[in-house]
Order: sequence, then C-alpha cells, then structure tokens
Amino acid sequence: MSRQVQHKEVVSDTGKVITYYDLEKPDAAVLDAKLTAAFASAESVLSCECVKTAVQQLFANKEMQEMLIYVSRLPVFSAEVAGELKADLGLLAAVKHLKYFYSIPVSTALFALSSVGKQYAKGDWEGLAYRVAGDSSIAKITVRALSKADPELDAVYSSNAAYLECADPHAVFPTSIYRMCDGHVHANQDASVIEGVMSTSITTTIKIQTGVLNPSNLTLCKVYKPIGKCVAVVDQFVDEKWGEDLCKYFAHHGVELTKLVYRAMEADKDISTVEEILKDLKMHSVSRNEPVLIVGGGVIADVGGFATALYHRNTAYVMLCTSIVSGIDAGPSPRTCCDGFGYKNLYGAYHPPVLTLTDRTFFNTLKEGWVRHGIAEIVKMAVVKDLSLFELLEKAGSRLITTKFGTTCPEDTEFGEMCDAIIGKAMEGYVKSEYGNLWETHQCRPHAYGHTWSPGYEIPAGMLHGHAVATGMGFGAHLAFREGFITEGESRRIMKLISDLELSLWHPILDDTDVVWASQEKMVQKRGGNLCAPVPKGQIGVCGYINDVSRERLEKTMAEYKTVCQEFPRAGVGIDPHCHDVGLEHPGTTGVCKKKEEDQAAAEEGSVPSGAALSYNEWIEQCQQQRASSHTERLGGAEGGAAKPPVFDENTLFYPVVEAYALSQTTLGSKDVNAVVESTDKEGLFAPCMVGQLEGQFLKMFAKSTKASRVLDVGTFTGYSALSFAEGIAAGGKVVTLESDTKIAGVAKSLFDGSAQKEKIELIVGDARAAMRKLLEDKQQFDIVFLDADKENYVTYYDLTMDGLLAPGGVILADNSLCSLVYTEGDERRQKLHDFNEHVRKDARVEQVVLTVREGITLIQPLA
Ligand SMILES: C[S@@+](CC[C@H](N)C(=O)[O-])C[C@H]1O[C@@H](n2cnc3c(N)ncnc32)[C@H](O)[C@@H]1O
Repeated sequence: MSRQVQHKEVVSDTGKVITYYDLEKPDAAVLDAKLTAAFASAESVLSCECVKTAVQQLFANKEMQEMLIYVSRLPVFSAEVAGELKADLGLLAAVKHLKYFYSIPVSTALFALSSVGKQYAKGDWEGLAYRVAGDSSIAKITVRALSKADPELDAVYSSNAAYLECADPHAVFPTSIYRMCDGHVHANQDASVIEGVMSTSITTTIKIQTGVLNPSNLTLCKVYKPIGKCVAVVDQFVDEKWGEDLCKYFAHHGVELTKLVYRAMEADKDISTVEEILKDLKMHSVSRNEPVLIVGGGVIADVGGFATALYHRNTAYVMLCTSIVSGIDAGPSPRTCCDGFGYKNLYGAYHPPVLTLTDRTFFNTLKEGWVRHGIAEIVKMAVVKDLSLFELLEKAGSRLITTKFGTTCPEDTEFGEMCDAIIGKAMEGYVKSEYGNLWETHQCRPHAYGHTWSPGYEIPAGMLHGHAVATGMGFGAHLAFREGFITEGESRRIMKLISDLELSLWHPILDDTDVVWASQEKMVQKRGGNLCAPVPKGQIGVCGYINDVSRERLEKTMAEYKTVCQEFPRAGVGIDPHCHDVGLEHPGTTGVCKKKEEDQAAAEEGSVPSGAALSYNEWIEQCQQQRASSHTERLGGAEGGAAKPPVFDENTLFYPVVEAYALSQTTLGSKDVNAVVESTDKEGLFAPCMVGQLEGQFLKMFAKSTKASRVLDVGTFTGYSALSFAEGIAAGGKVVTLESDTKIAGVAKSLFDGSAQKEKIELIVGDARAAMRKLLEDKQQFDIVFLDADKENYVTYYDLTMDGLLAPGGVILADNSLCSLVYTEGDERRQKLHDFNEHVRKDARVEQVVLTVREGITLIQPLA
C-alpha cells in the first residue's frame, strides 16, 4: 500500500533543507469514516475457526491498515484528540491503545479494537479478542513480528514505522504506552549555556463499576489476559474479605495470579513496607510493561503506588479501590507516598495509576463508621466543585451510611444508580482539581477544602480524618459567609448537609484556639507562605480562596461558629468521631504520630487510616516486624570477648527524656534520702556520685523483694545507697557500708545518725579492700554486695566477695558497669570497667545480667 506521508521540506536561511514530519490533524469525522470502513471490510475474520488465521487476515485487511496507520499518527495524548472524541470516551480510550498497535501484543490490540463501540465493531469482536488472548501461540505476538513473515504486509507496516521513527518515535518504540515526554532545548554558540524545558504527559482511565470481580466483567481481564499473568499487591484486610473472589476471577479467565498480601494499617505506611513490596516485585520478575494490580484502601494505594513509582523508575499499575477514600481520592491520586523516620508522608512520588476502578460492592464489608467518615471527602468535592453532587448528597442523606452505598439493598436499583453517580461525580471533581496541578506547583487546590486547620488537631483529638475534615469544612463555610463569598443561607445549607451525614461540625478541641492557630501557622508554612484556604465562593459548587485570617479574626469567627453549631443535632458533634469509636487505636499512639504537633500540622492532607482495629497479638506482630532483624538479633543475644569496649560518643545511655520520664513515674525518695541530697549539695560534694532516686528506689525494692537482711555497700559517699538498702531490709537487718574518705564519711555518719535507719547502718571508714579482707576473716557474709567504690578495684572487690563474703543465694550488684561505654576514651576507668565485665563474663561459677538502669548495674549470682 502506498501512502502519502505528511511531511514538508523547508529551505532554511543557510540554504539547508529541513524536513518536518507532521502528525495527523485530529478529526472525528475522518476517524469515523475510517473506522466504519475498516470494521465493515474486516468483519469476515470473525467467522474464522482458527484464531491465527483471523489475526493474519485482520492485519492484512487494507481498510483496517488504513485506519490503524491513521490512528498511529494521531497525537492521542493531546487536548485536540480529546476534544474531538470527548463525546465517545470508550473510543478515546481505545485510540490511546491502538496508536501502539504495531508494538503491543495482538490480543491487547484486539481488545482495544473491540472497545471502539458497537456502531463500528458490530460482531463479536470481544469474543475474538478473548479467544486470541487465550491462545498462547499468538496472544503475545506483535504486529511487528507478525508482519515480518509476509513481505507485502511488512512493507506497509515497516514504512509507517520508519515514518513514525521521525515524526513520533514514541508511537513505534514505546517503553510505556501510558506516558510520553516532550521538551525543547536551546544552546548558545559554544554550548556553554543550555536552556531546556521538559514535560511529561500521562494518560489514565477511571471507571466506576459494580461487580468488577464478577467473571462476566471483562475490565481486568482485558488488561491481564493478554499478559497471561497478574501480580497483585493486596491489603490484608481486603484479602480476608475478598481474596477468594479475586482468585476465582483470574482462575476463571485462565490468568495466573500472584497475590502479594501486606498489612495496610496507617502504622504500616512505612518505607519498610515499600521495600518489602519492591523485593517481592523483583522476586516475581515483574516487567515495567506489566501493570501491577493494587487492591485496597488509601494506605495500600499510597505505599503500593509508591513502590511501582520506584520499581524500574516507573512501572504502571491498576488501582482497584475498595474503600470510599481510595475510591474517590487516594486511589486515582498521583500523590503516592509513605512515612519515614516518624514523619508522615516523608517520601513519595507523583505516579497515578493507568486505570482506576471504584466498585462500591466492596463498601459492603466496611464498618458504618468508616463509611461515614469516608463521605467527608465526597462532601468536600460537592461544596467546592459540583452543585449537582451536593444536591445528590442532600437527597441520599444518611441512607448512604445505613445501606453502605446501597450495597445492603441491591434491589433498590434507583438508589444504587444514585450512589454510583455520587461516587462518579466526586471522582470527576477530584481528578479535575488534581490532574491540572499534578506536581502541586501551585496551591489553588479545591480538594484541600476542609484540610486547612484540621491537620493540626486531628491527631491530638484522636479524630477520624473524615470528621476532622468535616469540622474544617463547616468552619470554612462560615468563614466564607463572613468573607462575603456566600450567603448565610448557603453556609447553613452546607452545615446542614454535614450534620445530616452525621459528620462533625464541632469538636471540643476547637475551643483550644492555640492549637487551631498553630495549625494555621504551620499550614501557611507548608503552602509556601500563603494560607490559600479553599472555601465555597459565589455559590455552592464553586471554589475561592481566603488568604488572610488574623488570629483575632480566627478566634472571633470560631466563637461565632461554635454558637451556630449549637443549633444542630448533638450541638454539632458527629456520630463516632474518634478513631477509638470505630475500634481503631488513637492515632497518637502510632509511631508516626508520636512526633510533635508541628510534624502533625505539616502532615500530608488527605491521608487516613484504613482497615480494621488491631488485636493485641496483631499489634505485637506489627511492632516486631517494624523493629526488623536487628531487634531479633538482640533478642538472640551476642558474644562478648573484645579487648576494648566499643566506641560510644555519648555521655549518657539514654535520651534525656527517657530518664526524666522514668524518674517522674518512680516513687519519690524518703525524707532521709532527700536529706542526703541536700547535704551533698550543701557540702559542695560531687552530686553525680550518688545513686539517686531511680537507682536508690531499685536498690531498696531489690533488697525488699529478695528478703535480704545483710548488705555490704562498698563505697558509701554521702550514704544514698546505704540508706536505700536500709529502707529495703527488715528490722534487725544490717547494712555495712565502706568509705575511705574521712570527710565524706563524716557527712554520711551524721546523716545516718539523723535518719530513721540509724540502727541498721554500720559505717566502716578506711580502704574498702582492707575492710573486706577483715570482714572475710571475721567470716561475715552478706545477701547483697553492692560494688560502687573506685572502679579500678572492682575486680579485687569481686574476687574478695566470691572468696566468701557472699552468703549462699546472695547476689552481687556492680554499679556503673556500663560506664565502660560512657566514660570518655582515654579515661583509665573505662578500660578497667570493661576488664571487670569480661572478668565476670568469663567466670564459669556465676551467671550475670547487665541491667541498663542508669549507668548500668550488673547483677551477678553464683550458680546453684
Ligand atoms: C560513686 S561513690 C559511691 C556512691 C554511693 N554508693 C551513693 O550512693 O551515694 C564512690 C565512693 O567510694 C569511695 N571510695 C573510692 N575508693 C575507695 C576505696 N578504695 N575504699 C573505700 N572507699 C572508696 C569514694 O570516696 C566515694 O565516696
């Protein structure tokens, strides 16, 4: 076949001939004529018994070739093509695939042909496509490969390919048929300065359908049957409810399904989950042209989508949304992400799915509280984007919740259709807002309505995301009225809808204007210095932005708003507004949410928990997984034996907050030990020498619980440990305490004498080694020997104790044993303590444990 190529030659100023290759100018009438002719002429292939013959005859058909070549030269990603074909979106989607007919599997091309519409594809073209996709000998062959066997056919297609190689290389050698790039570059004479611009166009399809997993529904089949397999990333909660249907669907269509199941609670939205998915995708050899199927709610949409963005730098995915939030918001969103280092949505990529399917059938297994809070995202789109959606919501009211979007009353088809329209219109509003600003390069984002103040108080209040957003929407509507954007009646109408849907207009946390103001300030920071709060403007269904709200105005309007809320049922408080109301943990208890308020305000908008409540065992399992293998190694223990202690650059074992918090939760010291602290201070003695309240209480309780009656305290200082032990042992017991410094011993003596424990304490002044030898000679024994004198002599003190000072069943407590880490490099005591630790470790007569209390206490006991 000969074909007039669309190119023109132009002679430049320098006399050089430049050839321009043009694409076809989109024209619906021309396409219509070509399609009509092609299908009429090729219809006979439908009656071929042999699918191979049918395929060969189809692509050899002249009219079919003419149409395919025309489509291959259309700029299918352009606004012009979309404008021409907007009346027939099935056809628009089909041409986006047919453009690549030369390079995609013939079965995919046939499914695309079968989707052009019944006015063209009059016979059972879908049936033929299905048969071809089921025949492994031909399903994956491309027209490029097929035509090579027939010189006449090859001449037609390869000359078109040669033309396209210049005019539109993407059409003939695509790595992805879902995205294409463009750009222009200019350089100066010597190429020392280069200016460039790059752009990417991404195509996507969104469908609201019911019964996606019903075998008679071919939507997923058309994607995966030509490939012969499907790798699915599935939310564990969804898998429990719908996993079997998923398996049956693909089994029915002869597609090999690999199901990769992950926990997808808010706490799982971590980089480690993304890594896990990446590892699994690699293990199952997923190729970049094979769309991954992601099944579930908002969390799996975020982490799964992010993993596919990273995998091969960009792998297509199909999103099957099973929750309301994913179904109209997170699912088709290009903003994929995960948490990291305790920060919400720290990592991410802009990577929308190539196909999003929202099926309300799945809403049937959601809890009512989940349905209710998910609806907030729909209200959001209605108020600022679509009055007709707003009216539909008013009409459907709380029945949306009680029937879970009509899934509990399938016989009411009229209501079902209304539910589909609500979902569809919400989706339309959302993607119209989102896709025009894919990389969030500006802040005029209508879908952020309700998300200006709520991020700052959602977590502290323990609210469900939807309820928090609803309070923000109510307040935003009132502010819009005060700004003169909408009438008071319109503002009340918005509030009434929120209230009718049992969502929250008010929450007591709004009384704390410090929190609300802090949230606003953080949001201004996040939005590049502008508040840019989207609110209804002009009328319901249209968006405007408020940029200036002073603190005074915020407080005044909030007070007014509170009064208005009183007029509504429950004084504006929603039904089950908190996470715990629907069986979820308080969001502030998850790792991510433990961060300070400023992190919360900076948190990404629109992210909500997904799935069911955790049982205690599930929670443990989750925590263990998160702590990863290093934790497991620690649980398994480790061998010592190094000559030196490891490098440790800190001067405490703890974050300061840990000790402070532990102290604050520990029983306060007695009057006597407090007197020790006071005297130590007054005498100007080195206070850190004392064991202090935390360890003192431990020593006291240890003595008490082990029923010790005789304690040897080696290193008295001003007497804190001696007094603590004395408080722990019963009347009649004895604490012998050893101190070499006479001045210090004098301070201790007067403190002991003034205390309630006077009778129980015996102070020996002098070198502890000599005193211990004497005690040994005297055959004295102790239930507890506490080593806390000079660190250089710990080994000697230990050996003397083991030589007979320790009573049968007694215990040695060696204080500061972890100062082998904490003391600075070069401090002799650092090595001495390490030598002592090793000395004990190698002593086969004892077993020991190093407790990480304060600066370490090693508890040593001879084996029975
Ligand atoms: C860390 S402080 C003991 C703190 C004490 N356990 C408390 O709770 O307050 C160590 C004490 O041991 C004393 N000391 C150091 N070397 C000694 C030795 N060879 N014989 C006896 N006491 C010694 C020091 O004078 C010092 O008062």
